[in-house]
Amino acid sequence: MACTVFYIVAIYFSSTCSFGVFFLSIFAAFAAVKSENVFSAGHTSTAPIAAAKDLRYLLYDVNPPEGFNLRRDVYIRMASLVKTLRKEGGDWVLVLPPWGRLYHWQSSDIDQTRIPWGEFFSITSLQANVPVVEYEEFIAENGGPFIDQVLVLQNYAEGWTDGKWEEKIDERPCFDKLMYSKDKQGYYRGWFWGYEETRARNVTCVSAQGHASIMAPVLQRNYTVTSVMLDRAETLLHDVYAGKDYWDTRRSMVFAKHLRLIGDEFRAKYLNSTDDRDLTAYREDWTRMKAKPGSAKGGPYLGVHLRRKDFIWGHREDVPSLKGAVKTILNLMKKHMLEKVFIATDADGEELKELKAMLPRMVRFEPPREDLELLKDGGVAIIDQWICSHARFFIGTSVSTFSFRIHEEREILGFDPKTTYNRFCGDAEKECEQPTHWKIVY
Ligand SMILES: C[C@@H]1O[C@H](OP(=O)(O)OP(=O)(O)OC[C@H]2O[C@@H](n3cnc4c(=O)[nH]c(N)nc43)[C@H](O)[C@@H]2O)[C@@H](O)[C@H](O)[C@@H]1O
Repeated sequence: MACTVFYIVAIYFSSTCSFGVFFLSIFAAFAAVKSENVFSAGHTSTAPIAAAKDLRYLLYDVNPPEGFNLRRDVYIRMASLVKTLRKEGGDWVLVLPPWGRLYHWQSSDIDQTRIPWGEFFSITSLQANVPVVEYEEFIAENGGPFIDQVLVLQNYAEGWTDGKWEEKIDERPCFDKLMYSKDKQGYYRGWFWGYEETRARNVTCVSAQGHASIMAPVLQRNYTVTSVMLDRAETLLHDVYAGKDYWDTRRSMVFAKHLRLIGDEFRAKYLNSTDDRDLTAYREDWTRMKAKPGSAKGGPYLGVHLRRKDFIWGHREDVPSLKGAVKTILNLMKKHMLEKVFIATDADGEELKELKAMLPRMVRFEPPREDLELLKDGGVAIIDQWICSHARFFIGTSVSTFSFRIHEEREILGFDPKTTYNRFCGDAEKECEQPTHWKIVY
């Protein structure tokens, strides 16, 4: 059948040929927006920065097994550190670590390394919060793929002293196996996001216990070179979790326009959801986006994030069985008089089959191969999040940062917290505490 060649599969409507026309138009929009985005990102972001004197670059990386949304959280901490460094008079720029080799991005045969941030986020929006450059811009500006100093962050081998937590930082011998090795020229080689030509001039281990800005004096006084990379940056805590600065950075993490467009078209076609009807208008300029709490109505569907894989392998108490999840979904649909349910999940093939059998009405965003190559697993995850963020009612998975980022997106859009901060309970969970409402601060 001719329509089988078309792109995204909505389970709910999978046999209708007219969808092909829709997907082709999406594809055209995707291509147009994307090329514009990449061009403007490269040109607007560098010019004023490259001209500055004594420019210093902060690079960072995160523990390899960590997922996409945890990494988004670490970005917020690093942006906060750069703001502190700049307040203290340093001309610092944050270098965006290319995406890739993430454990959860399991679509095989697709090259998912060296992905610039511009593929997933609006660089112009990030720039309006703190100066950032893509890694390849850094290489160009820096005159080559050399990082002057890598600081590998680690905890304190001895843990807390006298059971007391205090902020501290010291150069210490590395107590984990170092992921860097010296080459014949005396440079250090490491993963460096898949850029084999990148080398570090020096690598030092630092024990750090504290908030991100604990690094500021160290970077201003002890390591005065041009480029410093913090590896294992997740070791540092947020300066102020969910304060104004946190929210400014979080609001600036606007998804790339082509991904939002695909999500919007999908909502319109398969979920009867548009911004006008659902009161979810979005402003391109995040600094002017201040939706009144409770003003968003959301599309007429239930949004679900059902985290599986490594969340069930550990037999966690707070994660439901598929049967338990479906029971909750059906109850919520009835309660909120919603006929449609959109499901975002990382469930494997077997579980998906089971889920579809129990919930034949469910709608999913499942791009075929040729789209996946363009969007990549990260793009699909963002579109899943975007669609969940526009639902009339949302339920997520306990302690998943994937669900947390959806909470935040809904907070930005102006949803009533009662429709957002909900999670599945484990089948035998006794006290099923619901997620905390982190109120947006402007
Ligand atoms: C147990 C821990 O869980 C933490 O994950 P958690 O906070 O849920 O959230 P993330 O840090 O985003 O990692 C989970 C990854 O799994 C995929 N994934 C999960 N749910 C979905 C979904 O609904 N749709 C799509 N398209 N993809 C999904 C996606 O690649 C996502 O980045 C990890 O960061 C840690 O490394 C560790 O694995």
